[in-house]
Amino acid sequence: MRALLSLLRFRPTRPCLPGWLGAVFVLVFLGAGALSPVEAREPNTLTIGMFAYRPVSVLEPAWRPLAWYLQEQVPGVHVNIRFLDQDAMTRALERDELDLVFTNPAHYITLRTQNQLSGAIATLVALEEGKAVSQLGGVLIRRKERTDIQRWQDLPGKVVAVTGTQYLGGYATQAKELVQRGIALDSIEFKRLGNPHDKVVAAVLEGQADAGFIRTGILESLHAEGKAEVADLEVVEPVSHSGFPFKASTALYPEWAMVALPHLDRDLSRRISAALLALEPEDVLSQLAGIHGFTIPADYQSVQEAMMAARVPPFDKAPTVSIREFARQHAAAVIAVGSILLTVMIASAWVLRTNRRLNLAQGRLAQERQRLEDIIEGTNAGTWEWYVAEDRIVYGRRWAAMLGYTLEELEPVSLDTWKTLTHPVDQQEVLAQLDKDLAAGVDAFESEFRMRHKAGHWVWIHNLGRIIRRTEDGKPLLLTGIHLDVTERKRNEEERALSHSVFLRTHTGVMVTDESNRIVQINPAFTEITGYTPEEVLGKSPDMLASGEHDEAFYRKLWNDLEGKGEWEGEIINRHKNGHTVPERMTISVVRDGDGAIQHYIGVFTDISLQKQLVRELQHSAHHDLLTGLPNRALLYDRLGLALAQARRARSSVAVIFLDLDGFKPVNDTYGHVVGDELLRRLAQRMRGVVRDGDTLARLGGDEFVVVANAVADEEDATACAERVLAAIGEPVTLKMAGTTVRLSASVGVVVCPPTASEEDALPEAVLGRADVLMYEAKRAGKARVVVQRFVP
Ligand SMILES: Nc1nc2c(ncn2[C@@H]2O[C@H](COP(=O)(O)OP(=O)(O)OP(=O)(O)O)[C@@H](O)[C@H]2O)c(=O)[nH]1
Repeated sequence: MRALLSLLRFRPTRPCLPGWLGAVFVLVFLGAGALSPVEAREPNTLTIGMFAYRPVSVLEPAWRPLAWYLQEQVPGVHVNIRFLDQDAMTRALERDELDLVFTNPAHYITLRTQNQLSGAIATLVALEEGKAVSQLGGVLIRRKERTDIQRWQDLPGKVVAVTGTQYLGGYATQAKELVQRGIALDSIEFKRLGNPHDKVVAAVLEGQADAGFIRTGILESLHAEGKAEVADLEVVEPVSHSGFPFKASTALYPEWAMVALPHLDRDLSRRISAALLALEPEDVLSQLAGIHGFTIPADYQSVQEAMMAARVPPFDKAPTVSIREFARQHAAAVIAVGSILLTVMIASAWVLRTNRRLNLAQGRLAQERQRLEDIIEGTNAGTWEWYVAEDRIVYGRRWAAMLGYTLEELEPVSLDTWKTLTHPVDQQEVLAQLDKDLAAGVDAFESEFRMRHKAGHWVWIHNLGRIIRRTEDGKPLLLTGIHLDVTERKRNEEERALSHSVFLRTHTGVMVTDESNRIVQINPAFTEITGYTPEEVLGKSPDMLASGEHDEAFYRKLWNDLEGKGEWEGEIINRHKNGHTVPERMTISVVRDGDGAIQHYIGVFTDISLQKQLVRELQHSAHHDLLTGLPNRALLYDRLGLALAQARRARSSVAVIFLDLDGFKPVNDTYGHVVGDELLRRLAQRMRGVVRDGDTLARLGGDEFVVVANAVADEEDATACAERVLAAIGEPVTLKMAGTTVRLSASVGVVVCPPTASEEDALPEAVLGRADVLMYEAKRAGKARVVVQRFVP
């Protein structure tokens, strides 16, 4: 039941929907604005500075939930997010106001050269045209008919449209390709058009530029938007990247980086990294931000190299390039006036600087590698590397520890180690899926399977793999990946599924209401018991089920119990949709959040109509004769006692008419007991017909009956009543089962008890005893008669 209740506490939008969702909507609908521009770093507050690539009003609803999500994942820390343009970000870093920076790769490298930033802790996996993309590159476009531009080498002397030279996908990536080919950047006339990239596409289409640099994915996105004119464009020098869904003319570079500032506590940074990696594409947060999620941090060194090659600020004063260019542009003068000394000096300076940069870059690389290892350790991931050509596998220590082993215990390791430990059914599925993935040329793959722990139990593993190197013809050479122990999550999922199935299948009705007592969830049993479908009740108050059978005091007690004890239990009569009432046994519980505020009320109830019916039947059979349905001896005593007491108060008389059938035994003997039963039933019916409504006709047992007649005037009145009964008995009875007609009589003793009788004489036993004696007198006197005795006190 605990599991059921915990299930109910969450709406089924998504299992375990984070608590911040409500806040998202509140914020979006209230239109909350951006935070104040300057915020000092508070203790226990973690501030993420996100590069504001779009207006804050657009970024706020999409990305603010990231802060709430991280806050939920890292309890005890208040997580804040600030949307900052480049200048504001620089200022915030100078003032030490940020703990994390989330920005595009070029901006990250720029900030890194200006500030003490550490390595990235996660890389964004974007969602473009419905595809997961963790890389970006550059595209060189021209109009189809411009066949004079076939290669990068054709660009010198041409006009090339660009958004701006500070962009990675829009400039640096292409510039690097040019520099690599020895093409001087100033041999090309760059036309800076500003954002968005559509302007570059339009300029090329309209012939205002000979070619254009745009980011990967732009062409496909314009095509998807129905811009048919992009078909007039050609991608120059297309490069195919396995698994990358867009056209590119350059190498690929990693997506946005989440970067930790050096002061950030290592453990905290690991927990944030783990939380980001745990994001799923179908999480509400991912959907709001329009992303696929995050992946382990990429190597951003390639971005820096591209920026340096392209002389993008802050690398626009790179001596390597400027000296070369200087030499090229002023070759004649240099040769004329250059001395060997000068050349040696320049060369030495260049070597020194390059070395310094190299050392710096290597230091950063080592730092990033260390950070990556920390992250892997922090996420409790076990690593593996598979060198396909050598058929060699390297497992990390944590990989083995996850299964209760040391690496030494598993030596020598191979793919067979994995096979031996993996559940045979899962193993087949995983290998089949891997074959499919490899055939499809994907770069990343994931799977889940069970592995046998040293202690004997199964451990659920989530495997994330990536192809790191391929042969020239595209065959995988090196695959690496991580194993995560997701046993707990699997168990929770199973428990949740089980609870949900119980919720659906139980015959107990369940109704969940929100804090203002509006119904938010019901189960099928609810519909079965009340007749109402979810569409008819959701959003309404449970009052709609009220039958009107309970008074105000009943509901007051119910609400008092809920407020005081947090629970009410009892029987309640509700009204079915069809109109009839349904008695229910119900328990209502209050569910509160951590601060004690009411979140939900949960009503669990069963239909007790059948039990109630059974109780009624049992009560009836305890007081009635099974054969005739008449009151039995016990009820007769009750009724007679009541009648005598009332008569005494009302100063009236009660008559007791005691009857015993004459000659009943021969009917039994001749036609059998079943026929005798039929006769008793028929005579009982007849007698009932002649007895007044307020009077009682009871069967004492056998063929003995008693009539209690209230408010009789005198003995004559009582005798008349007895005669009526006698006459009813005396009518012929056709017994269907015997196929015969019989005619019986009865001997009757009548006692009239006046209000003046003593208490003792007016006891039911005394009055009945006297009537019994008179009935015997009637028998002795020849049967078929009434003997009345005046009551003498
Ligand atoms: N069919 C049937 N017979 C019953 C039932 N209870 C008692 N009897 C029979 O009713 C008969 C009553 O006995 P008596 O009152 O002595 O029989 P009788 O023939 O009416 O005798 P008198 O009263 O002297 O005329 C007995 O044979 C019982 O076995 C019953 O529930 N059903």
